[in-house]
Amino acid sequence: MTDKAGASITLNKVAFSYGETGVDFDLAIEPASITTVMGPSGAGKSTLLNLIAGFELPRSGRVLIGGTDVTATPPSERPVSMVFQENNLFAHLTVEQNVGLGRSPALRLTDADRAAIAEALDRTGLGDKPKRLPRELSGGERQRVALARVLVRDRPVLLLDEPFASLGPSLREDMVDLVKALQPERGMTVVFVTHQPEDARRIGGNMVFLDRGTVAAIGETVTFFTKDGPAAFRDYIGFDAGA
Ligand SMILES: Nc1ncnc2c1ncn2[C@@H]1O[C@H](COP(=O)(O)OP(=O)(O)OP(=O)(O)O)[C@@H](O)[C@H]1O
Repeated sequence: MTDKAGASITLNKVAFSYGETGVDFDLAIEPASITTVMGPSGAGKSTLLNLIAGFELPRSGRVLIGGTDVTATPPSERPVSMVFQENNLFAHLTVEQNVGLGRSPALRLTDADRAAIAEALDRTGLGDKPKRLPRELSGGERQRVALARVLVRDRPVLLLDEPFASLGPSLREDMVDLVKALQPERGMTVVFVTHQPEDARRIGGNMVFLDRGTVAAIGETVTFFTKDGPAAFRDYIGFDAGA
């Protein structure tokens, strides 16, 4: 079972660079919360998630999850799942097999695994499509399969890197609502990268605004969308306080 208390995420003076492009993150994310990450293209949003997941390693500084130093821990051993814009489903496997990979990479599934898979499919609205192949699904349904797969992994931290960017507005709203509902049920700590201000408003929680590889502003999302919100963020989204 997931620990409903959730896991905090701390980046303690983390420095990282791709050649000349550097990022510097000093950031604390509360356990069992939702944090949206926004910022201009190239600001370092994906890099931030990759540092938390362990796909990139800091040049200096420390990454802590749930108070444990994971700076040197390989990605597979971190208490983290990640969903990308490309959902990485296997074309030749059915919906339930793709979800089952979250439990067992060789698909050697116990009765408990099968029960968890069925529950995750129900919860994501795919309960009537377990035998479909990815090509027989809509884009929104494919992203639901990716979400169901992270649910059966039952990791305390869920990183979402623009997972709904290719969906139309109403499907995106449905998916944002689903993540918002799942977060308290599972007690997950969700970090959600998006370019869409409407997604951020809808999901609520906290906001981290990145600019040129550093945290330019942090706070409650609802405040960001008022006249008291950070000026850099308001400029970025073209917010008119008088409107
Ligand atoms: N593999 C890489 N090799 C070299 N530079 C990279 C690599 N990945 C990212 N960068 C650079 O690092 C910086 C941060 O990139 P990152 O992908 O984190 O930005 P982002 O905010 O997610 O952007 P976008 O909104 O366009 O996805 C950018 O300047 C980018 O060009």
